[in-house]
Amino acid sequence: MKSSREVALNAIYDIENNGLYSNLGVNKHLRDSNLKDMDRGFCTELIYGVTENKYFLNYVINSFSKIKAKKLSPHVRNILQMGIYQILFLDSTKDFAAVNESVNLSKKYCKKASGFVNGVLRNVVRKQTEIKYPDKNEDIVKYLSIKYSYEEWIIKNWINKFGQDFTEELVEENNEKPDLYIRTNELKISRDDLIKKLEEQGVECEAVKLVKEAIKVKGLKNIENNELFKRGYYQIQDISSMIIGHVINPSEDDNILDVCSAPGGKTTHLATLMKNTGKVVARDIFDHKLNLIKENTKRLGLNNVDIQKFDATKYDQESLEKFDAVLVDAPCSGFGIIRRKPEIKYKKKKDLEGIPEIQKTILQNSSKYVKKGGLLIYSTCTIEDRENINIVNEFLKLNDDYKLEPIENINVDLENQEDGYIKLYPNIHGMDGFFIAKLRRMR
Ligand SMILES: C[S@@+](CC[C@H](N)C(=O)[O-])C[C@H]1O[C@@H](n2cnc3c(N)ncnc32)[C@H](O)[C@@H]1O
Repeated sequence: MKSSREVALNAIYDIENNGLYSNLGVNKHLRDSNLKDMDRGFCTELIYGVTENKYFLNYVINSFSKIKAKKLSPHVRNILQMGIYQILFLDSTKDFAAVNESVNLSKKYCKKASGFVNGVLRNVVRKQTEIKYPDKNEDIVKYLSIKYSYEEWIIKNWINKFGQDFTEELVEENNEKPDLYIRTNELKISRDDLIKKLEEQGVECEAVKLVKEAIKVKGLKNIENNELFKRGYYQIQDISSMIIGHVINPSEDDNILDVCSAPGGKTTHLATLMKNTGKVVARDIFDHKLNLIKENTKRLGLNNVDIQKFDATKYDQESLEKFDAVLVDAPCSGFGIIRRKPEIKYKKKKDLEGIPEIQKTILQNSSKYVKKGGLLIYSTCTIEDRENINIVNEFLKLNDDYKLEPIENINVDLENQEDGYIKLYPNIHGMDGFFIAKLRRMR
């Protein structure tokens, strides 16, 4: 059986070298392991901790090794990153255990380098108090990009847009562990009763004021095997995403289209708010993701969801003016959910350049499917204007039959919601960074 450190190493390797998202890496590698709850916790901490602090850990490797982190073979680099993370960040791990276990892993995965791993890590243990960040006053971009592990272009961009203080708060918050929220499935159980049942399992619960079905939970482990989850009493979802369901505020018997819907978080919320009446057509382009919508819908006991494979960048004549509301929860850069997917910090600028064009095309096509008088909602989990308000403003220039409508039934971004959109930031609102715009088709 693999140890928690070995499972973590395999996951980190997969995330770094095969482009797997960290949350999927954690799920996949934990599912295939036989680790106990406590070891699963340690393993998860290692995977997220190393992914979140990758550039800083490489900076430390570069300070102690003649061979730069970039030039090391992936296994050697990942074992060193894990070892350094334990030495510098984890009070619960003794330094000698971090070194010995790393050497043992290198004997299995990169035998020739085990002496090198031993040497570097012993040096880090001995000289850990001497490690210094780049000088903050001399180069703030470099300082923040090393301390919080970011591509420099992202920090530069945020300082330009938000200023230095806001950027520092944002990157600090993005390295925090996010709170976990669940959405009560009110078709099966009330929020109060669910809280009682979860508390009987030892889970700490807090009813969230802002969203009537939301519960903040602590100590909910191994969720997929939790009996209450399997019975469909709740869905994991951040508050920002739940807000979208309430911005749309659907009526029973509505006909709604969700053009980018997998894994079905917002689709299932809308279908629940409609009390299993009407219809939510849930589309996406990836088969494996469509299967997730199917699983969630079945578990939650919803029979008003119609799942369809369709590419939203293509125009669908059959959907013309057919829907009371259309949700475009567009693919985006994801800069609002760095706390959950820390690998987003390492995205290259050029890899994101084409995204606004796709968003524009999807929004333009989707606008044609809204009935006269109906709603078009545009949302992303990013904090970049070029993917958010700029897309909406350009859309409005081309489509004078639409206008932004004040968002009234939820109070979360008082600065903007009167004007028809909501901007959420982790460091201000304590939830995922999100953008939501509410557009009404006038004619
Ligand atoms: C932000 S996620 C959607 C999250 C989802 N609304 C939820 O609440 O669970 C964006 C989704 O868009 C899908 N997607 C990307 N390009 C697409 C396209 N051209 N057509 C349809 N879906 C697309 C992705 O597969 C992804 O599932």
